[in-house]
Amino acid sequence: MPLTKTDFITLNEAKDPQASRLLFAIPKKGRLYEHCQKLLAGADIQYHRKNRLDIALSTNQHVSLVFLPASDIPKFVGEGIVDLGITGQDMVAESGADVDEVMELGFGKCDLCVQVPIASGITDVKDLVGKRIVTSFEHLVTKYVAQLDADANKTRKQPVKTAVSFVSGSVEAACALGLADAIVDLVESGETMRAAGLTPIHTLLSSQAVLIANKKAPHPELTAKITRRIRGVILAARYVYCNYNVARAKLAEAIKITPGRKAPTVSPLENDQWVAISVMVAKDKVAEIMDQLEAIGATDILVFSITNCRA
Ligand SMILES: Nc1ncnc2c1ncn2[C@@H]1O[C@H](COP(=O)(O)OP(=O)(O)OP(=O)(O)O)[C@@H](O)[C@H]1O
Ligand SMILES: O=P(O)(O)OC[C@H]1O[C@H](OP(=O)(O)OP(=O)(O)O)[C@H](O)[C@@H]1O
Repeated sequence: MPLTKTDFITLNEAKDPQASRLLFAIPKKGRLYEHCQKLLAGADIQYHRKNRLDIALSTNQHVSLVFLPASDIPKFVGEGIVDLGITGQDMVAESGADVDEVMELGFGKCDLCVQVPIASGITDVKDLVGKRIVTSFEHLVTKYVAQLDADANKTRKQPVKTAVSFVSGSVEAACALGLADAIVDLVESGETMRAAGLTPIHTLLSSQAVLIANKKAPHPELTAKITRRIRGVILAARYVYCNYNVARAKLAEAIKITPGRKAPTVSPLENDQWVAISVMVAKDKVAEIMDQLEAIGATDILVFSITNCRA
C-alpha cells in the first residue's frame, strides 16, 4: 500500500519536531534511477537508505527522499503528497497531473511512437482507425485515437471505433502475439522496436526527465536551493572548461570560435604577442572547437571536465 501524507508527517515529526521536511520523490528503479542518484550526489543531498525502506531522511538537508514508481510521481506531486519529484515528461502527460515543470534534466530522452509491424505495410495512422492498439499509455492514446476516430467518422456512414488496450510492460510483443495491429511505446535507440519487427509511423510526444514541483508546495526557499543545485549539476554535465594560448593577432577569431556563456576570460602572458584564454565550451562540440582553434594556430589547448558550477 502506498504511504499516505499522514505517514510522512508522522515520520517527519518524529524525526524533526521543529518543522516538516521537504518531500522529494525519486524513481525507485528503472531507467531514471541511476541518473537521479548522480544528481542527488552532485547536489550534495546526502542520505542513508535502509534496506527495503522507500523513505530516506537526508543527513545534511531538511529533505526526505521518497522512492516511488516513476509513473506515480506526477500524481503524488500534483496532489501535494510530496513537494518535488523527478520523472519523465511522458509520465506527467499520461497522468494528467497539474504540476509545475521546473526544469528539463537532459537524460531519459525518448519518443512515444505509434509502431506497426513492418510486414503490415501501414504507413499512415489513419489506416489504424477501427483496428486494435496496445499500449502502457492508455490515457494519452485513448485521447489521440478519439481524435483520429472523430476525423475518420466525419466521412463514414457507419461510425468506427479504434480499440485501445492497456498492458503494463513488454508492449512490443503485442503485435506478434496477435493482440494488436499497432502499439504505442517508447523508443530511444530503436533496438526493441526493430527486434520486434516494428516500424514507427507517428510520434505522439518527445520526452526527457524533468524536475516537477507541487504548485503550492511549502518550503519555497529550500525548493529554490535544491533547484539551483540541480541546475548547477546539469550545466556542469553539458560543458567542459577549455584553456588555450593564442597569438594576440588572432584574438578576435579565437573569441568567435569560443565566445563562452558570457565572454571568455582573456589573460596576458609574459610574451605580450600571446594571450591565454579560459572558457566554458559545450561538451558535444568540443572536438570540433579544438580543430578550429588548432587551425588558427592556438597551442596548449587543454580541456577539463567540470564537476559542478553555478552560472
Ligand atoms: N529506452 C528508454 N530510453 C530513455 N528513457 C526511457 C526509456 N524507457 C523509458 N524511459 C524514461 O524513463 C521513464 C521510466 O521508465 P522505466 O522503463 O524505467 O519505468 P519503470 O521504472 O519500469 O516504471 P514503472 O515501474 O513506474 O512502470 C519513462 O517514463 C521514460 O520517461
Ligand atoms: O528504443 P530502445 O532503446 O530499445 O528503448 C525502448 C524500450 O525501453 C523501454 O522499455 P524498458 O527496456 O525500460 O523495459 P520495459 O519494457 O520493461 O518497460 C520502452 O518501453 C521500450 O521497450
